[in-house]
Amino acid sequence: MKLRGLYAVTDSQLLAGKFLAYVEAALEGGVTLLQYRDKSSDEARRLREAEALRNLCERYKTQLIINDDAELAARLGVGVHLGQTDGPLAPVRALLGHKAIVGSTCHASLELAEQAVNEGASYVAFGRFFNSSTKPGAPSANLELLEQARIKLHVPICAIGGITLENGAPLVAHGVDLLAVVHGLFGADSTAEVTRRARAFNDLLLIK
Ligand SMILES: Cc1ncc(COP(=O)(O)OP(=O)(O)O)c(N)n1
Ligand SMILES: Cc1ncsc1CCOP(=O)(O)O
Ligand SMILES: [Mg+2]
Repeated sequence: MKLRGLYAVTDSQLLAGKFLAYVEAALEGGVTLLQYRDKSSDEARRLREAEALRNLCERYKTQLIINDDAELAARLGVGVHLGQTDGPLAPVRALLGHKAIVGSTCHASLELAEQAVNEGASYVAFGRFFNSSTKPGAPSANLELLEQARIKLHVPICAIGGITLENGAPLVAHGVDLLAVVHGLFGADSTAEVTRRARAFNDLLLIK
C-alpha cells in the first residue's frame, strides 16, 4: 500500500484537556497516519493514551505510529518513527517485522535518507520546512531537496515543520506524499475546525 495523505502528529501540551476529542475530529476528516508524540516519561499514561489511540485508529482504519519508542510500538503492534538520536533502525525493523511502518527523520540530508532506506525505512521525513513553534530548533530543509529526493528515493516522502493549509501546496507540488502536521491541524478552536482542516489537507493532496 502506497502511503500518501495527512500525517497527524499529536502534541501533549497543545491537546491537553481535549486529546481524544481533537484526535477523533482529525480522523473524521481523514488521516493516513497518526503519530503519538509524547516527550514525557510517564510510562503508565503513555501506555494508556497509546492504547486509546490504537482503538480509535482501528475504528477509522488509520495507521498508528509511536514516536521514539519501539518497545511501546512492539507492545501495541503498531508502527514507529525514529529520529537520528533514537537508536539504529535495522534492529527496530527486525523487532517489528517486515510489515510494520518504520519512519525515519532525515532533516535535510539525502545521505541520511538513503541510509534509512537501506536499513528498512518505510518512509523518510524531511524538515522543518517552515518556522515551527512545536520544534523551533529543528534543522531546516528546502524545496530543492525534495526534487532530488523524489528522483533518488523510492519510498514515500514526508515533510514536517510549520506546515499549514496556506503553505502546504508547494510541498505537494514538489513530490511530498505525507504532510506531517501538529499546529496547522490541532491548533484550532473547535473539533469542527480540526475536521475541516483535515479535509482541506486531503484536498491539497488530492485525496478523496
Ligand atoms: C514524521 C516525523 N518527522 C520528523 C519527526 C522528528 O523526529 P525527531 O527528530 O526524533 O524529533 P522528535 O519528534 O522525537 O522530537 C517526527 N517526530 N515525525
Ligand atoms: C517533530 C518535528 N520535527 C521537525 S519539525 C517538528 C514539529 C512539527 O510540528 P508543527 O507542525 O507544529 O510545526
Ligand atoms: Mg525522536
